Amino acid sequence: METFDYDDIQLIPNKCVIKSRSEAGTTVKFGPRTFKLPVVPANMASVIDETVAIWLAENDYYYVMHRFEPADRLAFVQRMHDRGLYASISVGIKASEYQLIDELAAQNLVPEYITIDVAHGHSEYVIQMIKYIKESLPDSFVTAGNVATPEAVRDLENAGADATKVGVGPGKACITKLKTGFGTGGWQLAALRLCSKAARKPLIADGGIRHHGDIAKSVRFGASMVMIGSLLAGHLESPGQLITIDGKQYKQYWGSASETQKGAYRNVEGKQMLVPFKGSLADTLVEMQEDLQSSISYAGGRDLAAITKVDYVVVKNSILNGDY
Ligand SMILES: NC(=O)C1=CN([C@@H]2O[C@H](COP(=O)(O)OP(=O)(O)OC[C@H]3O[C@@H](n4cnc5c(N)ncnc54)[C@H](OP(=O)(O)O)[C@@H]3O)[C@@H](O)[C@H]2O)C=CC1
Ligand SMILES: Nc1nc2c(ncn2[C@@H]2O[C@H](COP(=O)(O)O)[C@@H](O)[C@H]2O)c(=O)[nH]1
Repeated sequence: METFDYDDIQLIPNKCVIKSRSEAGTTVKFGPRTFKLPVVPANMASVIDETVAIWLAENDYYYVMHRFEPADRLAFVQRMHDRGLYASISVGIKASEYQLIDELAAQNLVPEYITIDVAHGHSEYVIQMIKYIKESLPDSFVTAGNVATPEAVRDLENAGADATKVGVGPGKACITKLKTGFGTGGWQLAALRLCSKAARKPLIADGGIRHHGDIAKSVRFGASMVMIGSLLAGHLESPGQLITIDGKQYKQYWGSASETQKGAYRNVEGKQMLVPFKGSLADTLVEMQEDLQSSISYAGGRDLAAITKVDYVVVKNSILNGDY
């Protein structure tokens, strides 16, 4: 099996057909809606809160609210709908989560998007949850994850998932590889490529994005959407605390399976860290869009589809791998 990660790949340019990068279209249809960018902030409590979710929904970006204020999710859906915005929530697979699905269905509160968010998504219990949601809330678009293999993608799609999220352990705050020996850390892009061979429905590439160019690389290797945590956690609007050390500003970023999030040291597979402070989220998303427009122009096209066709080379160690 050929393994590589984001830093090992360079996409090969084609003849440019547009006069200006501003002509390149970065929109993507994902489920029932079309979004400005194939980028979604991670559904982590250190990346998104309700204020960020509202701003993203109002500005035609995809968002997925985290599941770590479980009792508030039904009211969250209601508040988003009252504002005329789409609702996109996360669920787990424990018994209480079935109760939430029942309550949403009973009140005819149908979130446009539901993401089943479990570390090891290739699981009979995730399959049961997919089936339950599709029966109870058939109009919700269901993403299931996280997975690492084509078999998992097939199983979750066959159970009824509308999209699958790929990435076990490549995240910046992740210690799954160190704690368990498993995952796609260090070969996330190759894992995405393998999964895309099996997928018949959209894939979300989740974790390991360190540069804006990694978004284009994800699209090249089969992602319809790219989930980003650490790179989007350092903003003014990000929930983490702002911290100044030696005159430099940082924001706190913590994993969803960290002791910080869990409030206990049990099944910990994540850590807390600092990420550089970056100013406003809106500015970063505009820069991501401009960079992606440039990627489309290098691909020789006018929209994201052009990127999916480009040739590439594997250049190991072209820049330093890992966290730097
Ligand atoms: N993308 C990634 O690589 C990873 C992401 N995370 C994130 O951390 C958060 C917490 O994740 P998670 O621990 O799944 O959440 P939960 O604590 O909600 O666990 C999900 C359920 O699956 C059971 N389970 C059985 N085996 C596993 C396994 N190997 N890994 C996880 N659960 C298992 C758990 O039981 P029990 O707890 O009794 O085992 C629990 O009932 C999520 O938001 C997840 O996305 C965490 C690790 C990796
Ligand atoms: N192994 C763990 N993975 C985690 C944890 N919390 C979140 N995540 C995953 O990371 C990505 C974000 O990755 P990044 O490289 O962009 O920072 C996120 O979407 C989850 O899938 C965790 O505690 N442990």
